[in-house]
Amino acid sequence: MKPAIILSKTLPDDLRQRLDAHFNVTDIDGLTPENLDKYAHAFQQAEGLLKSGGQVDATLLAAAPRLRAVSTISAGYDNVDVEALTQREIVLMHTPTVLTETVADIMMALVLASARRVVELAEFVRANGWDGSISPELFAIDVHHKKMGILGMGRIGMALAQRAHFGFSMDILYHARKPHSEVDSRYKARYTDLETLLRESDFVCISLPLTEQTYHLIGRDQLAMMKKSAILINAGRGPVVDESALIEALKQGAIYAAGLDVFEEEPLPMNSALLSLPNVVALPHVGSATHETRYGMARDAVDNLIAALSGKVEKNCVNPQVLKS
Ligand SMILES: NC(=O)c1ccc[n+]([C@@H]2O[C@H](COP(=O)([O-])OP(=O)(O)OC[C@H]3O[C@@H](n4cnc5c(N)ncnc54)[C@H](O)[C@@H]3O)[C@@H](O)[C@H]2O)c1
Ligand SMILES: O=C(O)[C@H](O)CO
Repeated sequence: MKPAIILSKTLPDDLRQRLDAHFNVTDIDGLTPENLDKYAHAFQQAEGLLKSGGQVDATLLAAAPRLRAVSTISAGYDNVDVEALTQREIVLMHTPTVLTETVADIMMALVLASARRVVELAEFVRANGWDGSISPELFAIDVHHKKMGILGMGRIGMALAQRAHFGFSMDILYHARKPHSEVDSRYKARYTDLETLLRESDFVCISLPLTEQTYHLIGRDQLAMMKKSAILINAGRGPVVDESALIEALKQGAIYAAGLDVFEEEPLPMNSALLSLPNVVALPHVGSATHETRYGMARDAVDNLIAALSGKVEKNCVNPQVLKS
């Protein structure tokens, strides 16, 4: 008999067929408390879960006593209780590599859009403001040959360094848990402590995961260390930055601008002060949202679940210690 799984995401037809060939699939429209009740029998039976958003926590795990693998269509897994999964010897799979270049592209887009005021100036043209030569109040700041500080020198951080160093002749500083000698030599990058990175960088770019250690890593004190002309870019996770402190810093001109793909609350509430600040470029968490990459993520997540439930995991596993035990 095919193993039972829960699917909480609509997949492209060919991937759905691949999943059906391996599993008995129950579709649900999200990991909500209501669906835990409504599909209680399916959760009781499920050996696998394929999901994108939604929490995988103690409540869900209690409802799914036969669960052996969770496959998330994402690189980040801050909404999954990894420790609880590991204790239950449930494998957690994710989709990091396929999206790396695409997320680095959106970070570079945010760097350019916020420094060159792309959104603000496009709105100015649309509003019929362009009636002569552009005055200096509308001038922007350069990106090329500036200093980029990257927080979190992992897959995405490195792909961003590649773009910034080779494409824009930027100096690269980075802060991570440890120096990476290959990064230092390839991008002529310099490993620094957090404070040095904040004080020296023209662009502070966050590609960190959300963990207990990174929660509000950038708050009022850290924003105060940044140059007045500096720009903050965040495509890691919203809560890495204390959003109220960021709003204050932007309002007071303590930093020049921010380019954000992620927020403390998503979707970003329409009454957020961020939306009334001209020096903010806000995107709806679209770092990986291209047709090619979203397809690749779904494909990898399907393959990851098949591998995990057949005991053939070779990559993309968050808690490989479960495989060894
Ligand atoms: N905006 C988006 O759409 C989008 C898409 C994909 C990933 N992400 C986010 O980007 C994150 C990074 O993805 P990745 O593939 O580069 O992951 P990664 O694991 O390759 O890199 C993360 C880096 O952060 C460093 N790090 C972790 N904790 C740290 C700390 N306390 N201090 C300093 N450095 C620390 C790690 O050492 C690692 O080098 C994901 O976890 C996810 O939250 C966002
Ligand atoms: O982590 C990721 O892959 C993106 O942020 C989507 O959740």
